[in-house]
Order: sequence, then structure tokens, then C-alpha cells
Amino acid sequence: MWTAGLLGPYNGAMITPGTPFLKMHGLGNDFVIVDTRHTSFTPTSALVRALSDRRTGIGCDQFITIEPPRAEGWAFMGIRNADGEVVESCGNAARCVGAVLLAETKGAPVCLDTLAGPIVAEAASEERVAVDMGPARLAWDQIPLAGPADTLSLDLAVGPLSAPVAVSVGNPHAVFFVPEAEAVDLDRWGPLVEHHPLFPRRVNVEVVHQRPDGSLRMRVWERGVGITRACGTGACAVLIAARRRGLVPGETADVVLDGGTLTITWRESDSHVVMAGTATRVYSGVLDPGFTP
Ligand SMILES: N[C@@H](CCC[C@H](N)C(=O)O)C(=O)O
Repeated sequence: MWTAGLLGPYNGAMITPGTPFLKMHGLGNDFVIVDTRHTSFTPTSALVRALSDRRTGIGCDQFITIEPPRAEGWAFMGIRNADGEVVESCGNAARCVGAVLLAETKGAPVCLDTLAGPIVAEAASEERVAVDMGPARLAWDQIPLAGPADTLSLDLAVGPLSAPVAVSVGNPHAVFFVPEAEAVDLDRWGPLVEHHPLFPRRVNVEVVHQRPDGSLRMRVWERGVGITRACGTGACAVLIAARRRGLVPGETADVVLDGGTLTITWRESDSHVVMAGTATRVYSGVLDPGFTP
């Protein structure tokens, strides 16, 4: 466990004394995870922004809370982006929290409630967790978009990016097919797409090309964060978009992100999207009770 002495960068006061946290990541998309099922800890946006800061806080892409179940399931997963905003879904965090809860259920599949609906997690192998993220949402008002539009090819062009596929996996995504994902200046174009008026709740932005072996190479600009090494819901959106465009013959493909590979399946039978990949525990610590955002 970390000690107060190691928590120097965020000395101050506000957090429930001794609130334990876990640092985990899925393919380098990293999280601070706090189990609030037995505490009164509720993070403010300012606190999340401060703790997410890589220079002065702990540093993470998303701040995750494991909360008492609301509608159904074993627990509710609260998700806040590094900018402090509450969001609906997070695929990589679902695998990480799934791994934590699977230890509690001794391996029995576990249902995790989110603002986007239930996610079911189960062990896929010794090292990998599979999560059923629920059904893909493809209608314009489910993304949501500002008005009726063909989600298979939006009338949108930003720099070299054009005609994205819009997909919701509980959270909104715009998927752009490009000749070479690595060549796109995401720092420049990502924020312009994220904040485009077509997306009233903003949007996560993926650029993708297909490799000769059939896998999909993607990079991501995440809403409320920026470029991250991986985005689980983004990988789901990419596979769905590629299948809708007729690029992937079967239900399943590997999606290759900066931080590693996820295997994504979009099931014909019920339109659910299932993701399998690693969930890595980095360290545990205790939030400094002296921290003021
Ligand atoms: N990294 C996540 C997605 C987190 C939320 C996203 N930035 C949003 O605003 O919707 C993932 O692994 O899915």
C-alpha cells in the first residue's frame, strides 16, 4: 500500500481519511478505481480532475467507482473522464472492474450495472476477461446526433477525415476509415470532431485502417481525455463500423490499438458486442486525506 509520504504531490484535505484505491489499466488505458460500496466517498469533478492530472495527481484517463448496485447486478460502475465529467460506459474499465468482482464471485460471471445498461463479465482465460457490452445502437438519436442522418456515412468532413460511421456502445463514437491510422494528426483533428455541433454530447473519435491479415488498426481521441493508448468501447465501435461497411466477413476480428490487441465479436443473434482482453493491476494505495483539489 502507498503511504501518505508517497502521496506528496496532492497534499491537502477533503477525502475520506484512508480511502483505498486501485490503479489498473486495460492495454495502457489507465484508471484509478475506488470501491465506494462501504464508504460515503463521492468524488467531485474538481477532485477527479486533480487526481487524474499526471503531473500533480495520481494520473489516469478515467476515475472509476465501484458502487452499490442501482438497478440490477453485483455492483454499479461509475465512470468519470479525466475532465471530471460523468460518462455512460468504458470497456477497458469494465474488464478491470470485472476482474476485481470475478475474484469476489470466485469466477462466476458477474453483472456490472452502468449508466449505459448492464455489462456481463466473465473470465476468458487465465489472463483475459470477456465483457458483454450489450447491444450496439445505430439510430441517429441513439448516438445521439443533432438531427436525422445516415449513421453509416455522416455528412461530416474535418481536415483529412470524412464520412464517419456513427455508433453508440452506450457512449458515442465517430469512426473514420483512413489509409493509414498512424499518419493522422489526432491531436489536431480529434478535438475538432469531438466538439463538432453534429454531436450534442460530444463524441469519441477513432481512425482506423484494415491490415492485410484482416485485423483493424485503430487509434483514438477520447472525449474528455485526448489521445489514449486504448479505448475498449472504441474498439467495439470500430468492429461494428467495419462490419457495417462490409469489411469483416465473420462476427469477430482483432482490433489493434497502441497499447495492444482486443478481440471483438458483434453477435448476429442479439446484436450484442463482446470484447476480450487483458486487465492489469498496477498497484494499490490510499488517497491522501490531506488533498484539496
Ligand atoms: N476508455 C474507455 C472509454 C471512456 C469513456 C469515453 N472517453 C467517453 O467519454 O465516452 C473505454 O475503454 O471504453
